[in-house]
Amino acid sequence: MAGLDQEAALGELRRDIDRIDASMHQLLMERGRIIDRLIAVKGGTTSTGSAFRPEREASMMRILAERHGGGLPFDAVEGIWRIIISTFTHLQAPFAVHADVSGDATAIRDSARFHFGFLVPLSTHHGPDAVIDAVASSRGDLGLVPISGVSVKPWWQRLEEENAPKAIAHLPFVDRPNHPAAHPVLVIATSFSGEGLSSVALYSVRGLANDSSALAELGGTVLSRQADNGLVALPRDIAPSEVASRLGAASARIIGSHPATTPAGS
Ligand SMILES: C=C(O[C@@H]1C=C(C(=O)O)C=C[C@H]1O)C(=O)O
Repeated sequence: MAGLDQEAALGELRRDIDRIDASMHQLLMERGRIIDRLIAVKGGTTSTGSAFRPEREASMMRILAERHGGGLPFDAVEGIWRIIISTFTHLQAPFAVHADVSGDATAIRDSARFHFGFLVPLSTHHGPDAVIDAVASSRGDLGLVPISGVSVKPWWQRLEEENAPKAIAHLPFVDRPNHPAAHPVLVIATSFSGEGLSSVALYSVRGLANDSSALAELGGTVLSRQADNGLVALPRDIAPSEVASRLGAASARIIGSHPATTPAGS
């Protein structure tokens, strides 16, 4: 394209971009004006903890993934929405994120920043115990503990106690190959009010058999294991009182739950 024509075409495209940017900014500010009303409606629940609602967020991320098309990478779209949603959650009730960096520190930092952005303060800790302590002594903070297939310590047993923090979400919310923050992470929180058990129930199992056929029959998976102690995911509709006997295990206690991480329809 010749010089002047190119200048004109570029000018037009840039005006388009400026117009779109202005509307996106207006819409974000309009979204921001909803916060005060959200705080008023949630009332008591935000005063006891964070405004983070994993089921709602997981469903928003699924809808986003299903609606998405075209050449814009979904990784970028998801990242933008994670910042929007985390910012709104933080504006409703300030909270911090505590991450266990004793394993792959870079990966867990990437996960924390991808899912919660830079507005939410991030503290790093050495090991799951320190993260659980930080969450337990906070008001609505979230803990991030990476899930590794084999664990040196059965750290999840700390969550068995009635008043201990519980696992409430799994990151990434919607799994897919090559996710930019693919490191599997459990989100731990205290005083989580409200939505009941999410679709994947998490159990601390003691005396877990090596043979995994009983677990497979129930549609469960071992997220992490240390000797015969397991952190086990099972569908929510299995009666918790039956889990230990159906697995032939010594005990099975609920230590939280998380929304399904598969896209709808899959
Ligand atoms: C707005 C809410 O609070 C938080 C912020 C959300 C958002 O900004 O979209 C979504 C879920 C919550 O974690 C809500 O509960 O709907």
